[in-house]
Amino acid sequence: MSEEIRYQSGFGNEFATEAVPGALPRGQNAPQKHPLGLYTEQFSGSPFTAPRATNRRTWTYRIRPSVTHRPYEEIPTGLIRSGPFHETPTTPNQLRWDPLPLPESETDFVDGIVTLGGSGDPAMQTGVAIHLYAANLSMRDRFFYSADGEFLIVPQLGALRLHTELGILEAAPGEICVIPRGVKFRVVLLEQHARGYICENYGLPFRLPELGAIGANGLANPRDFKIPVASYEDHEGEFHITAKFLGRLWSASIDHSPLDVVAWHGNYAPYKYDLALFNCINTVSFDHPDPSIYTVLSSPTAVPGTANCDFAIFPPRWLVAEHSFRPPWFHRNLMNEFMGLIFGVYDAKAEGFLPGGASLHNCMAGHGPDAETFERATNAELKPQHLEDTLAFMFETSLVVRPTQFAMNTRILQHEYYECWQGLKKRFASAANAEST
Ligand SMILES: O=C(O)Cc1cc(O)ccc1O
Ligand SMILES: [Fe+2]
Repeated sequence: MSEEIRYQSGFGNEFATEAVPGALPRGQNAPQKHPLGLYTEQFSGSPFTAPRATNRRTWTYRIRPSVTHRPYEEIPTGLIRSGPFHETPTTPNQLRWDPLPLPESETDFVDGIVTLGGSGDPAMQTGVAIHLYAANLSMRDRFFYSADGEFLIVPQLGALRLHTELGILEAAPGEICVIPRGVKFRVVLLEQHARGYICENYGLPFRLPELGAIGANGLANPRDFKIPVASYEDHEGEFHITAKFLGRLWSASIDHSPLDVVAWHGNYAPYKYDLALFNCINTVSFDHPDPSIYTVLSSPTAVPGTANCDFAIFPPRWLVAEHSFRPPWFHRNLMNEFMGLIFGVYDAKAEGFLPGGASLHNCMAGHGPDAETFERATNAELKPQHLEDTLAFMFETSLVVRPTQFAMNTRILQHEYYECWQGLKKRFASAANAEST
């Protein structure tokens, strides 16, 4: 990690930043003539009329306006898929995948994206796509943006440096970053390989969850979110922008870097967050609370309490519950649960759920601890235990995640996943049975 990256702080704040003194107009957004010859462009991430609390827009002051590119032409999408997801019937079975193999040929972040599944439709601005990425090449002359959704990037292997229109951020495994819908960026690998997960959120932008009875503090605290400072590229040459729009990829040539924003102010900007700063709240008496207690970010729908997508994490923590079964309980859920593992071992699965791997338990699919975990946890001595070296996460969505053809046909699909529960034998001994035996 390089030392020189500077950040502003505070989730959803109104930021003001200039890479050159005097580039940010004072007292107004759009002066008749910019003193340094920059173009003024508003960048809206919400309707103009959205309520103040959810209104998102940023004023940019840039070398050229975004419209100065050649026309877009369609290019192949590779293994990227988007809603509506109708490639293959959606199974009610529990699914699990091994980690994505690292690429052998030159593959940048965009070419390295494969879609495991998703829901909804970007044209309806609802649902999500769940992608994996595996890359070994930095993007130099190529820029990317998605008009379909914001990108929540969860690195699992290899730190990334994201050069965006609004500045530079770095994200290593254990951190996340969010690139809002429409923000152009290129990804530089800080290590030889990079691998991770992406939740492309077609719905309302991620925000911090309500805290209810928890109070004013806790879970992910707003000041721990880091937002880049303005940083621009004044580069001319042959560049390409890849746009993701309604599930297709389009490429336009451009004779300059589109990362040419010299100053900006507003509240629509990329951010990063170190998951180690999550203030984990849990039981100090008994029983395993619902996993919503681990929510970092939430993309709501119009229905209260029903998320388009919640991003939850299962970090290192103390387990102290008394007279309780401590791992996640057996469960069937209206919501749909996609999980990934950043490092270590997840406390519901003794084996088979690997760092870089993934699982999907869709609407009403039974899931829970595997037989080995159940056996161990039922007989464990209930002294305080520190769960160490573990970081799993969940994208929990209200719409069924339909796997892609790739997800169902790939060699990394674990066809034997169901076996991990087959050792859960009958233990019931009724009074009558007990007497007759
Ligand atoms: O492991 C899972 O599938 C996710 C999960 C976590 C938890 O703490 C409780 C229930 C649950 O389904
Ligand atoms: Fe669950």
